[in-house]
Amino acid sequence: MAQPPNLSTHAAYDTLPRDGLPVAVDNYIKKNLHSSTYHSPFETIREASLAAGLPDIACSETQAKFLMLQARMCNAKRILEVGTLGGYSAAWFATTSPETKVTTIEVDEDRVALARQNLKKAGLSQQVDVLHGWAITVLQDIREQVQNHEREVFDFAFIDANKQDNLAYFKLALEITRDRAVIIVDNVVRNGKVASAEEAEKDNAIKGTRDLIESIGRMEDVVATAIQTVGEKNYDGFLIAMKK
Ligand SMILES: C[S@@+](CC[C@H](N)C(=O)[O-])C[C@H]1O[C@@H](n2cnc3c(N)ncnc32)[C@H](O)[C@@H]1O
Repeated sequence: MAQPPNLSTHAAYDTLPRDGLPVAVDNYIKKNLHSSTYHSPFETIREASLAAGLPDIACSETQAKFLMLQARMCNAKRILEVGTLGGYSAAWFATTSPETKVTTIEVDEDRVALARQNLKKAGLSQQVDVLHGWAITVLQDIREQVQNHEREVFDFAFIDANKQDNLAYFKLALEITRDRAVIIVDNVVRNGKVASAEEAEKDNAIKGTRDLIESIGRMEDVVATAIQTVGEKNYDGFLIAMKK
């Protein structure tokens, strides 16, 4: 039987430098594949968010564009995001198509106000609805609206908030998305710590992520995998799931 990983032998992942080779590759990719968007409204949103004192925890540019491309591949017209911050990834999702509507949920009132302001300045407020509240409560309200036919189901969901509630968010997302919808969850690798039950005992975010992965593995109506990433945002990864 496979032995559990000894993370002390992988300590380098904890200190992967922000200016190392993966960052150089991200810069190369951005320079060549993102050139038209390099000084873009997205970067203005990132800069405004950092200037307002928000933590540097938005997706990287390559990750956000990758997520937008996933949404575009699904022809997503209605996108749900849990965890807005300053509206950076929401702005990218809005560029999935001109008809795409994004609903994004944020618990922090100041962040909601800043995200709305950022999205307005970027000319995207018609496409992005920033909802304020605890994501579980807001998602339950949305579920009621869907059940009462007051709101259409989503085609695509991106979960990127507090990791302890990942499983609750995922289950609610399943209830308010269409068949064959795609649900992506961010930060499921966390410097490799996700592979360690010991780390989960010390850190609720790891525990929440492991609960999510192990529960999805038992869900018969969902097909999923997770992919590890490196780059500006260090060593982490996305879970990608599809309703069968
Ligand atoms: C990683 S940031 C989101 C980054 C954003 N998706 C991006 O890439 O631009 C996570 C956000 O989730 C919010 N959040 C945390 N717990 C929450 C909760 N229970 N309900 C709603 N939002 C929450 C935090 O305030 C934070 O702004």
